[in-house]
Amino acid sequence: MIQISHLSKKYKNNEDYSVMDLDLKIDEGEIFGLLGPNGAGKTTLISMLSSLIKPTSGSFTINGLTFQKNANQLKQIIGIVPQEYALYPTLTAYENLYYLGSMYGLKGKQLKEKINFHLEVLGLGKFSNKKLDTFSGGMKRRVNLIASILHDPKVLFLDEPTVGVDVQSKNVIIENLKKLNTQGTTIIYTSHHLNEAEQFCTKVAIIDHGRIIIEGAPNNLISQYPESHNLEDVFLTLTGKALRDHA
Ligand SMILES: Nc1ncnc2c1ncn2[C@@H]1O[C@H](COP(=O)(O)OP(=O)(O)OP(=O)(O)O)[C@@H](O)[C@H]1O
Repeated sequence: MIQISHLSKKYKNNEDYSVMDLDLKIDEGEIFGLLGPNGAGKTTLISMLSSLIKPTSGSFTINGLTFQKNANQLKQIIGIVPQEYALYPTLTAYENLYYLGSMYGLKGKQLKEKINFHLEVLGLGKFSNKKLDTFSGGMKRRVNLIASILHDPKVLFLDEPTVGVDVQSKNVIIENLKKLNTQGTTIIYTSHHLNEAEQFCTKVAIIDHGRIIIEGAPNNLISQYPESHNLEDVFLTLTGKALRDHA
């Protein structure tokens, strides 16, 4: 489904490559986790795949399509949940979703029903007519998620969808992503929650310094390192315990 070949990104104001000559294949139906320390290149990679930024070199296809040749087709089959909220604080949840859904050509009764369905499923039904600036972080994350799935994408890219939310919101988000996956959506997400990734992902790739250092099913990775009991142990073994602070 996704085939990445020699993909690199170097930002103009940065001396180093943020993603470096990266090759990766993600099959249809996977829940694929991109994991790595701060600054590893996860957001840069997922931002290139969802066409928010342009690669410096290399290429990738999604369902055999490229953004250079098939941008409109690709936009219809992918959904993007960025780290930042793409929502209007002074509009209600419903108004936000109606506006964002209409950008995908959805309208009328079909759009209204989809919005109400997803708001209900994600526990926001009774807040439909409340303005976004009254919402908690967890509620905004759920609206952000709905905005990205109204057009039933085949592939969903999520950049840290559960960061900064309480356990209840996290649980609702993960359960809904699992449901979308069983209905046929391939999911690619970045996370720092290794426990969550171990439970949730069918495959993960651990990235550091812009390169993939290991990939595979969480249980396979854990069994490759006899001293590791979980994905966090594998992660620390491979990426080390040094802090990754930059100023
Ligand atoms: N717009 C930018 N301009 C210059 N350098 C950038 C830019 N965005 C990211 N970088 C650099 O690219 C590298 C990778 O950053 P990226 O945000 O992709 O990492 P990440 O793995 O998502 O980190 P985090 O877990 O902290 O979100 C870092 O060194 C970062 O400083």
